[in-house]
This record gives sequence, structure tokens and C-alpha cells, in this order.
Amino acid sequence: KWEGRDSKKPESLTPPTIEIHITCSGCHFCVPLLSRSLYMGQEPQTQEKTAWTLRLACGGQRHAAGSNASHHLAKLAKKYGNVYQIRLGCSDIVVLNGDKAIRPALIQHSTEFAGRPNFISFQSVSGGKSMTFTNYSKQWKMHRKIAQSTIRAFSSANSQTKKAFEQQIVAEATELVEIFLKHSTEGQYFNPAHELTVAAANVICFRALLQNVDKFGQTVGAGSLVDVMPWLQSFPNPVRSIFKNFKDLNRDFFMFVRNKVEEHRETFDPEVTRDMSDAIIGVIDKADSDNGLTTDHTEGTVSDLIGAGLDTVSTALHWILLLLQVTFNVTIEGQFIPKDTVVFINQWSINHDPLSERTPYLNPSRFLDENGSLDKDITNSVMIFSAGKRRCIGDQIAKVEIFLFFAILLHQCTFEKCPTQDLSLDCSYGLTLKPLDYKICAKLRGELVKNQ
Ligand code: HEM
Repeated sequence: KWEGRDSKKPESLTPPTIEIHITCSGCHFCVPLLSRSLYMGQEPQTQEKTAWTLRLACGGQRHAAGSNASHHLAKLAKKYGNVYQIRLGCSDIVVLNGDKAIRPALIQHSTEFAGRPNFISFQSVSGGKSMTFTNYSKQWKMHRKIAQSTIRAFSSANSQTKKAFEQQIVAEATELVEIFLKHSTEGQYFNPAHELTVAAANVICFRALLQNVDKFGQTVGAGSLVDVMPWLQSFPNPVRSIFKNFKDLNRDFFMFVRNKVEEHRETFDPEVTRDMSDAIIGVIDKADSDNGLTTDHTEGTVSDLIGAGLDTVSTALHWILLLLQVTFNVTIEGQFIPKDTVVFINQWSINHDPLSERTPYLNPSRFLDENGSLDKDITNSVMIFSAGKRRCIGDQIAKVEIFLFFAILLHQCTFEKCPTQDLSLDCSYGLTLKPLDYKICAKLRGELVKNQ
């Protein structure tokens, strides 16, 4: 019995079930569910279900629930409790909302919540040898340990690596400022999404492959309606087409990584570790003892680190630039979980109370106490890197990257929103929740500071 539920006295031992009928295809509703789904590892039990029905009608446009499904799921928690169950296609998915439900699940029951479901879409990621999308096992533990120590070795292991890493980010951020100013020539407005993705890709690809890139406009991820409705693959329909595009994108991305890793193998020198790829080849390909990992896991790990480090950081910068431009004065409107249940950790619900009045603008001072010092209780309550066994292993990299990019962009430029465009806090779904496209114009504050 798991007692992470927020309510004082559970009425039943099973979470309420809400059926979600998706009445059109092409809806992205389930993507965030799937991309942050965890898997329980307890004994199976039968359960009685109380069913409520929620209909999402979406004729190819936004679904009735609004564009932010995480927000909608958080709102449902007000009615049904912080732990409830939805049915999506063939899958029952338990949704956890709010800090009080999520934190004990991820920390006190870290092993039970460390799994991953066996979704079809996960097989397309990192050549099927992803660490991120692999279920909890002894082999996964080894895989994660290798990925974690490799990241550390190339970002924060000692003052020299730290400095080299920071210098690379500064160079990238300085170039980004120049590109933004070029796109803003004569007061033009431009969409920063592509440049942010390339900047984040350059940082992580350089660490992983000693390679800069200019080709990443799209990012890879996982999660599709076919995971919960596999039969959608058997006849032509928009979900099948979207899934095909997703598989093609993942395949192209993986081929790029595989070719680069192959080049590294050909020139590998055990005395000189050039980048993360060399480090991983050294540990997996050339391992002295059998650690259960094969050479395919080498490419899988490099691909995982690039994929995870690219989309997240570029999305964070994309949100920051959006929130910088405008003040939004708006109103945002003990369970037992059986084995093999897919659990959606609605992390969004921790940092957003769906029913409270909020003014979501960039307001760093809300993290300060009355003396102007950082309030650790507040910063710790923001759980953007998750918790428990699946906690992000790139958090240190991410913090340094976002801090330096943000500081350099702000130091050098002001940003203006396009006057003809309404800004919105709605999201589009991929591996992360992304802001919708918007345009800005960058203006230099003073002299352009070039990278030394
Ligand atoms: C703002 C930036 C970032 C955010 C918000 C973020 C967030 C997260 C979260 C919430 C998870 C847990 C997912 C889950 O529970 O299923 C995660 C996992 C992961 N992150 Fe990050 N991340 C960021 C940057 C990075 C970077 C820069 C890297 C690598 C260079 C990275 C590598 C990973 C990996 C490999 C995992 C999977 C861990 C596992 O499955 O054991 N992340 N990240």
C-alpha cells in the first residue's frame, strides 16, 4: 500500500479512474504522459474501478482541455485527489500530482518508481540501446553509472575541465548574441527557436563528439499515441504518419551519432580522451570485465546524452526569452498501485497550482528571503530535475549552461516582443513542454563584447 496521497482519509484503496476518449487522431495529448511515465514494480492486484469520463474532442486543433494537458491533469486533481487513474487507449495510467504525492513516491519508493514501460516508441530512441528509456535493472544501473561519471569528467571533475566547459559555453553564447543581432537587423523580428536549439546542440555535441553542428532544428524524444493504442499502426491515419516522422527523425539522429562514434573508434587512443565519446568507448568497448553492456550501448549512451542535453536546455532558454518579454497578468485557472501500472508524474503540478492566481513572469526575487539571500526551502521545492533513481544526471551541466547563456544574452541585449503578436503561455509537446513559436527583436545594450 502506498500512502502518498494528499487526502487525509482515503475513501477507497484504489485511485479513481477517468476514461479519456480521444475522438480524433493527431492529438498530442499523450506525449507528455508518455515521455515522463514511470513504471511500478509491485505485485499485481485486481482492483475495482470508479469510472468518470472525460472527453477530449479535438478536430485536428487543440483539444477541449486546452493546450496544456499537464495543467488540465493538475486541475482534475482538485476534483479527484492528487492520485487518480486515467485510461488512455489500452493503458491505465495513474497520475500523481503535487509535491506531497510526487516527492514520497520518487524518494521513499525510489526503486518501485524507477522503471520504464515497454513502449513501442522507446525502441526508436538511441538505436534501442537507450539508458534513459530502459527499464530498471542491474544492467541499467551500470549504464547510468557510466553515463553519470562521463558527464562529470567533462564538466565539473576539476577546475580545468570546469573552466574549459565554461569557456565553451561563453563562446557559444557570444556567437548567439551576434546571430540574434544579425537576425534583428533594421528592427526585424525573428523566431529564436532554431538558433537556441543549435546553440544547445553545439555545447553538448562538442562535449560528446568534439563536433559543432548546424543541422539540429528539431529535437528527438519519445512518446506516441501508438504506445497506448498499438493498433493505430495498422492502417493509414495521422498518428501513424506522425509516428513515422518521429521514427525517421530518431533514425537520422542516431545514424549521425553512430557515424561519429565509429570515426572515434578508428582513431581511438587509450592515452588521450578527447571527449565523452572516447570516454564511453574506453569504458564500454574496452571494458576489462563483463559489465553486461555491448558496443551498441556506446552509441546508445552518446546519443542519450546529446538528446537529453539538447532539448531540455534549448527549451529552458526558449521559455526564459519568452518570459523576459512580457508580464502575464493572467489567472491560471495512501493509494495502492498495482505492478506494471504506468504512472505519470505530473511534475508541472508541483510548480504550478492550477487554481491559484498567478502572475507567471520572470521574477527571480521570489527565491530570496527577507535578507536577500537564496531561500533554500523554496529553491529545493522546485523539482525540475526530478528526484529518486531517475533523477537527471545532467543537472550540473544544465545549470551552468542556462546561467551563462542567460547572463550573456541579458548583459549584451534587450529583447522586444513583436507588437503584432499575442504572446501565450500555451505549450507544444515533445520530449519537453515547449512554448509556442514567438518572434523577438534583439537590441544591443552597449558595445558588443567579443569572445576573447
Ligand atoms: C534544463 C535542463 C534539464 C532539465 C529540466 C532536465 C530534466 C530531467 C528530468 C525531469 C529527468 C527525469 C526524467 C524521468 O524521471 O523520467 C531527466 C533525466 C535525464 N537527464 Fe535531464 N534535464 C536537463 C538537462 C540535461 C542535460 C544537459 C543532460 C545531459 C547532458 C541530461 C541528461 C539526462 C539523462 C541521461 C536522463 C535520464 C536518467 C535516467 O533515466 O536514469 N539532462 N532530466
